[in-house]
Amino acid sequence: MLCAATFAAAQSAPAAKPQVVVLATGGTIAGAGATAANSASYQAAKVPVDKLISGLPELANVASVRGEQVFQIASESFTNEHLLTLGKRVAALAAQADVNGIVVTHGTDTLEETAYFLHLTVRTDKPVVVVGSMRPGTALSADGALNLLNAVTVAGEASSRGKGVLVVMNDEIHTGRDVTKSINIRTEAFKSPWGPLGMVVEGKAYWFRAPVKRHTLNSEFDITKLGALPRVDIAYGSGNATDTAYKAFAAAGAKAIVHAGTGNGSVANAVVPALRELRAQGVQIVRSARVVGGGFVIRNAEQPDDQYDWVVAHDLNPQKARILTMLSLAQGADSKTLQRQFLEY
Ligand SMILES: NC(=O)CC[C@H](N)C(=O)O
Repeated sequence: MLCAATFAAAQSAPAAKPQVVVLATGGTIAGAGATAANSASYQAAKVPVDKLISGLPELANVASVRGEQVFQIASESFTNEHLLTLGKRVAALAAQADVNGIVVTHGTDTLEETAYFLHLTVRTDKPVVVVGSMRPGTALSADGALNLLNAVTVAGEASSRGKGVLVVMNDEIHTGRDVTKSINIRTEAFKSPWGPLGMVVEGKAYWFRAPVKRHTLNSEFDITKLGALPRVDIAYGSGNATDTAYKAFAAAGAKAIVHAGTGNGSVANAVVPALRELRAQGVQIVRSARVVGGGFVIRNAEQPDDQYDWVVAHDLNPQKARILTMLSLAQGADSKTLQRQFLEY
């Protein structure tokens, strides 16, 4: 039982703030435009992380924050090397006792790919939150400051642990597995086909669901000894389709081709023979869907995947399918293992 004096001391002792590291990679959240009217024309990746942090004094109310500039690029220029470098840095920080959570600031164009990559590869239950913005900090109604404050809040909350890599944008908390950029001109840009996990409101996270697929601590993917990722390309399906891109990617060294298929991953008659031929040569063929709002590709529906030894991406969009395929092939997976992983992760 606490005596009155101890109770009073416990009441007044300030709770230690969580320690959150902000890893900055560039994007619009570090962007700057010529005037406050420039919400779409500006330069991404201009403002250094220390300025982002010092420009937002409210951060100190929710966490003890320090920053590291990992890259300063627009995210459409992210390469596999950037992914590996970032993944290893996040893992190293997550292993430190003096780090409670990590925030990655990122351009929004490929944010969903990096978030999924980290979700699959960082072995930690500490919160890792990826965040960006749709308007540069110089614009009227810029969204980056609140997004960053919300991301640091979520990264510092114990309730965020064990949920895998999260994406915080526009007051919503998404899983890095599902989230995708769905429009390029609104602050409400990020959607998850199965809905967000929660909301951040006035500095507090409210959760409604948690991811059930394998991730982070429960993942079999390991990048600690990887120096490179195998080449995987995406070819887009459309009317009047030809097999030119598929053959060219394979000739350039692709170990797998993700077919961004029409509808439920359907493949045009003009393309099927080339994909069968490439599979016979050892290239993995992954059927995904280009459908906006969430594709859903089922094995042996549309195409005889068992007969052709093709793989389906299930509900993962083509760009996320590329990430999973690279990690899988880096560990020497065959088509059966790759298919299992598409259903488990
Ligand atoms: N809103 C953004 O962050 C887009 C800026 C840039 N194209 C990038 O992805 O980094």
